[in-house]
Amino acid sequence: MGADEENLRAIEPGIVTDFTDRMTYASYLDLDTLLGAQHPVSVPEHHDELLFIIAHQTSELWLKLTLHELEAAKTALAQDDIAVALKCIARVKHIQKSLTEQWSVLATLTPTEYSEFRGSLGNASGFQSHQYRAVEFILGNKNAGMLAVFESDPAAHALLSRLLDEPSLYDEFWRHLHRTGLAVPTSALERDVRTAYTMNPDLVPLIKDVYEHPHQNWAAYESFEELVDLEENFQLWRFRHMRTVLRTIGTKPGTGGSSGVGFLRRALDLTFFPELFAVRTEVGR
Ligand code: HEM
Ligand SMILES: N[C@@H](CC(=O)c1ccccc1NC=O)C(=O)O
Repeated sequence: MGADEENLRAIEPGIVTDFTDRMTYASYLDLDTLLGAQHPVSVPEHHDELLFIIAHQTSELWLKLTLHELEAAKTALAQDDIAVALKCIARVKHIQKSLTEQWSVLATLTPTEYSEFRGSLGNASGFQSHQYRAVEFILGNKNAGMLAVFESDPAAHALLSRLLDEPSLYDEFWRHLHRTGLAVPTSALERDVRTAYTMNPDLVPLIKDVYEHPHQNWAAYESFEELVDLEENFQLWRFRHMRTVLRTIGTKPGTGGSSGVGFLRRALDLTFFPELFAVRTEVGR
């Protein structure tokens, strides 16, 4: 036994040190791949580019889990398993909070620092994040035109094309409520799921009834509030993105070709579940 090993054993005699034929932390997590995946492009390498890369890579990892959970929630709803769907949504809400909080790390990047390596990014932009677009699609903000950005990435294109064709989480939700006996109007059950979801006024009286008599359909009441939380959290992420962009590049156009902050500000007018907000005006009237 070497001196290092003896010292370690003195602290905790059971600590494993021989990893021949044993799974390790690094092998299980494929850390070589993960920690070898940061490739700054600035020349000479800019100190702050690592922050920029890691802020994006961690976001993409959390987006991967978000997609995994939202797809599972959708499947659960299709099987009328509301408990499982709500469990998945609860996890997504925590991921969203973590993603929103994470903006403060990137906000330490000053406009001066970013301008020193921004040019090296070319036309790369978060606009090209297929996982972000997939989350938008699952939540109902469909836009077939977005697929054009992914022509050169067959896997991303296939994922988005499948999600475009499938009902959104909200579509599945109405179908589930219909099967549980709620008088969901046909217009909500037979809409063209490939198009962006838009306000369906026929749904508001039904939702109003649930809000005014929550104990008659507690599952629907709770689910509506969970969806409102999901949208709220999404908007908070969008807002902090827009404000971080404003403090970093002001009103310069984006590398992806958009107007920049103006484009991101307009995204704040989007709503995934319009009727769940419209009902607030009607409740108590
Ligand atoms: C200093 C940091 C950042 C700046 C200056 C910035 C800037 C921008 C700008 C200007 C756009 C508009 C599209 C364009 O023309 O490029 C955009 C879009 C986008 N960015 Fe960022 N961004 C930053 C960080 C991030 C991070 C950390 C993420 C996380 C994944 C992200 C994800 C996105 C997404 C998903 C879009 C598309 C939004 C949509 O289509 O509604 N961005 N960003
Ligand atoms: N659109 C950003 C560039 C940017 O933020 C970015 C560049 C490469 C990879 C991800 C990015 N993040 C979000 O848009 C800009 O205009 O500065």
